[in-house]
Amino acid sequence: MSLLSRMSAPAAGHEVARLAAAVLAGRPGVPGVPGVPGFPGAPGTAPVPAAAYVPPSARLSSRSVLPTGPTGLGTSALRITARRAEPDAVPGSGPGSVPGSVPEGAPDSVPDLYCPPHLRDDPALAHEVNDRLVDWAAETGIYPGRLDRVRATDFGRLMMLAHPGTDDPERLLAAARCALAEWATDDYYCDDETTGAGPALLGAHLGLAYTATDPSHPPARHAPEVAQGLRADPVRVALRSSFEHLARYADPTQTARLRHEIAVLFVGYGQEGSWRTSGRMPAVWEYLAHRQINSFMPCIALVDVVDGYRLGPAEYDDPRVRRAVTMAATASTLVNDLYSLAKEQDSGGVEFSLPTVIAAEEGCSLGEAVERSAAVHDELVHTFEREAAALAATGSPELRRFLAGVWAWLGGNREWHRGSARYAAPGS
Ligand SMILES: CC(C)=CCC/C(C)=C(\C)COP(=O)(O)OP(=O)(O)O
Repeated sequence: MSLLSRMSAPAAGHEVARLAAAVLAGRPGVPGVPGVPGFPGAPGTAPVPAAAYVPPSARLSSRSVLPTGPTGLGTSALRITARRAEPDAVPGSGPGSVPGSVPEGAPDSVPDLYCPPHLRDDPALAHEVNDRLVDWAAETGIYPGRLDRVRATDFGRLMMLAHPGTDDPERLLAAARCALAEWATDDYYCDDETTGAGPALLGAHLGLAYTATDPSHPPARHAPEVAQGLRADPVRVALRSSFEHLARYADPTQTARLRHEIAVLFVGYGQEGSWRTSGRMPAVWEYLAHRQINSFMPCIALVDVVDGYRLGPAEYDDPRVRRAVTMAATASTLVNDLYSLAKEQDSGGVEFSLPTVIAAEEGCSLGEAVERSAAVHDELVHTFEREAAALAATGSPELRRFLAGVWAWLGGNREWHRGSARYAAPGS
């Protein structure tokens, strides 16, 4: 789809968030969670039931208000609209709410999800990052005339929530630029026909976009054309610029890792384009494979870069680590599917999401498919949690830190989706 507080810092009684924050802040000696926030089940630690660290306050309380009813152009008025969550479960809905915290009318048609809590909420930091990001978007030329929508979407807040390990706005901004450029690639080439999106040109666009991350090295006489081609398209400019800025913090192996994740993301964009062109609804297993590659993995890949350390390639690419982290990435993207469902139903076009694919394959209502999608999400998060705990127990300190960062990223991502204007219920 085209892009067009009450402070929710972890509640004082929120024991695990406190522990995790302590570990992320580098304070040793956290009982029972040696260097691994949120993995109380790690070998050598006392088993703690999951519910102990996904407390009721971290769970949405809106179960059972589901987007049901007819879908398609002109039918949105017939559907049950999203219900606001209980005030005590909705940070930002009370007096003193800040921009970017969960607004009145936020989409609460999403069932309870098994997800860690977000570990901090610093609206001033989010605002700072968001302002700088919008300035950068203006410089690159992406989203002309729509920067107000970019601002309202508040990727600065996403970065602040998802990367609680640093409060350096420039580091958060480095990741934010990458995310916005990746999102713009989707909007411009896949979703928004007004910016030239269309299946016929998708491959051509993505091929050139890739060269913005991995420069083309032509024979000398074509070099000026290549340089001109990079400047000719705002998405290419944004991707190129985001990599240039990131180089301040990422070493070549981390940059190569991101480039790989983006190439994979682009394969996912192409996959979705082919379903659209052919009018084919994918099978559930196929869609899940898709949501692993058309996912937030490029964002998650920057967890160590943002926090100022380096997970070596041998551990990053260890198949066991890859399995755990890609499961987390898929889960985080299913959060997107659930929160963007109302928006995508209103678009009138063909939109793929796990609920729509499950409803088609399993012949159930969309409401039931939402519940089943939430169960899929939860299984992935449980599996990540279990496997990450085992990996953390035997891996390097950097791996422990990285897995903890991924866990924190999941919590920040969910919180951002709850509050972003991009997914707010129509009219809110
Ligand atoms: C930041 C990043 C890696 C984005 C690329 C993938 C992407 C756009 C998503 C995972 C979001 O999915 P979707 O296209 O459904 O986005 P919206 O729901 O329109 O926000």
